Amino acid sequence: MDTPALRLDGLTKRYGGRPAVADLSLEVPRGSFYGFVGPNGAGKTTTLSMATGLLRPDAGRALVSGIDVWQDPIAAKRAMGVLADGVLLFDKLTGEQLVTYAGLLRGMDRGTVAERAEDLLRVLSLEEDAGKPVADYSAGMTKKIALASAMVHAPELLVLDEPFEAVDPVSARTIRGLLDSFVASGGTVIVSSHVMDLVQRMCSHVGIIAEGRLVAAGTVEEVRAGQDLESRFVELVGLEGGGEELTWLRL
Ligand SMILES: Nc1ncnc2c1ncn2[C@@H]1O[C@H](COP(=O)(O)OP(=O)(O)OP(=O)(O)O)[C@@H](O)[C@H]1O
Repeated sequence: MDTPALRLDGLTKRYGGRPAVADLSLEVPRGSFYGFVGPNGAGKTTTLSMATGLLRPDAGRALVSGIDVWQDPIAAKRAMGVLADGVLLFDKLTGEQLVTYAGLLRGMDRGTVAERAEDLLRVLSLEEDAGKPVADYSAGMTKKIALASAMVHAPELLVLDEPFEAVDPVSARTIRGLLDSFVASGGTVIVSSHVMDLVQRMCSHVGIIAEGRLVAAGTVEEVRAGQDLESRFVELVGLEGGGEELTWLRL
């Protein structure tokens, strides 16, 4: 029971000699709702891609429930559902076909997949668009159908890169409700986000990354240390360029 849902050990990735992620180690406790935050270009997507078997690290390991993602990818991927950032979907499929495909790919039987696809499309308010090609979906609808595809096999760990981006407030609330009850039932969720207020309200734990390195991690209470999370974030990552004014933009 003490095995973390996700453990990252010295993960490193360089692009053209420049480290995007440098020797990053992190533990995500089982049953936590973990926020992964950092400024633009800090290395969040690179880290989550390495953690979920989408991008091979130059060094380090990622373990999902103790299973090495790069040594035993099939077992590790069985245990997780992933909403990746910027990964192309098979968008000639309809929404319903895409979720069905994701379930069948996970080895689920057709009957169960059909029931769950119907439930997910209904809960995420995509029922009316279930028969439309995903290529014709809006950005928020695309995000929701990708989320449905990540959840259909009921994994023990959900890794969601920016799940609320482009999603309307009603759908965002629905998604939060789904994730809250998933965590309450023993599941683990990792979300990357730029919205500190949301992370503070929604997450039990938070990790802050800046320039490819982890600068703080722990429970939200520990990390924010009596301040609000946004102020603490700015304090930890700095406010480069934050105060500068563009005089030519004045009217
Ligand atoms: N395929 C790539 N080739 C070269 N450099 C890359 C590549 N992918 C990412 N990088 C670089 O790695 C660094 C980390 O990028 P990453 O996308 O992981 O950041 P992020 O924290 O997810 O940013 P954002 O909040 O803007 O989504 C950036 O400097 C980026 O330019």
